Amino acid sequence: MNLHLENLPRTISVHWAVDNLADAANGDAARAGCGGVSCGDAVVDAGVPAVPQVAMIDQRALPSELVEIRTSDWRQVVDAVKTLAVRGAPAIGVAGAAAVMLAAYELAERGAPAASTAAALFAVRLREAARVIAEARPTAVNLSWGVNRAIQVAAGALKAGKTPRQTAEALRELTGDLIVEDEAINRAVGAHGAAPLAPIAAAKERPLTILTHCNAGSLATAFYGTALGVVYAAAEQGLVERVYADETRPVGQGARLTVWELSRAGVPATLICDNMAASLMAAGRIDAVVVGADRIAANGDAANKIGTLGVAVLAHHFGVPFYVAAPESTRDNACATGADIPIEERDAAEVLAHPIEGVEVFNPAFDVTPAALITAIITEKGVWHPGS
Ligand SMILES: CSC[C@H]1O[C@H](OP(=O)(O)O)[C@H](O)[C@@H]1O
Repeated sequence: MNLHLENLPRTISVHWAVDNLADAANGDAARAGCGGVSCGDAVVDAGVPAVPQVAMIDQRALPSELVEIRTSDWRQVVDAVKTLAVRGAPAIGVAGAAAVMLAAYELAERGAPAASTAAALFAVRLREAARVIAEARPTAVNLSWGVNRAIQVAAGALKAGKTPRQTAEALRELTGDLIVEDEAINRAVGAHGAAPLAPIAAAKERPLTILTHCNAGSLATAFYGTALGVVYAAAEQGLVERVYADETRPVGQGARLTVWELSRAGVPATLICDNMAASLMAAGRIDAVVVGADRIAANGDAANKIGTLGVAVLAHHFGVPFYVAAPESTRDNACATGADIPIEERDAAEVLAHPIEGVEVFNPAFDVTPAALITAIITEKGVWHPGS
């Protein structure tokens, strides 16, 4: 199978606004931004410091339109996370750090009444913004992880005597590093995840059919993906025949994002309704399930998109191996078990576009799969068997 991962867009990147101004001036608007490389300290014109822009694929427009949101306003990044313009645990982790970066640039320009208190006031205001950013979505621990990474870098910079502007620069460097780091982690997750699939394919003497739920692909991360990262790594080893993608109601990440991503990557995909997985497994047409995760408790219980628990129960019943693929940053040992994981409830309109008088809607965005139903959890460090 020839993969074409070059056809997949970068989910999130950082650009200098000056690029756009300069490029617009000379007509070279196509120049790439700083997706992970230091851009130095750019200045738009006489003494006016540039501020970076965060570019995010607007996943609400997919699959019909591939469009970006570009902003220097951290509040717009928070809104993009809340509205699922950018979504997926690792992707919102990077977005969280990027939002703190933009807040730092804004606060650095705001200054303070007295130079002596500037750094202290900057630090207080930055923590206030960071709290708002971290509260954008409650379940994926990666969001607070990304925000905390940024706050730690900011605290270190200020403690070293850096100015607010220099601290903002350090956060831009961090954001670019997190983008590069996330892709490397995902490729390691993919490599570790392909390993347990190889003996299954050998025993069947053919490549495998893999069921996925939601989208834990490149679009859910900075690039490459976690569950689909396992698919891509396995496909490059000739271990994948086809991916069956659950449409994943109510938001349709499978129908809108996963099959779009797989088609661009060159992986054969079949879209199914969520209620079709059981009959496919009963017919022996699913060889393995691979899903992502938003938060993994200390005992291995894993929170993921609503519906994942049902797929895990079916897989257990039909003897289909069930794998969770996620970066180590998704593990939260502060949650002893899945019962401790906060589950986001989203707007009723995602389920019922036109309200019906007297009818209530329950719309939890995630559920928790107990470790006992998980064959193995795959991270960049290797394969973990929590239920055994
Ligand atoms: C590798 S992404 C992990 C996880 O995030 C998705 O949720 P959402 O689309 O609401 O951000 C989904 O649960 C993925 O499996």
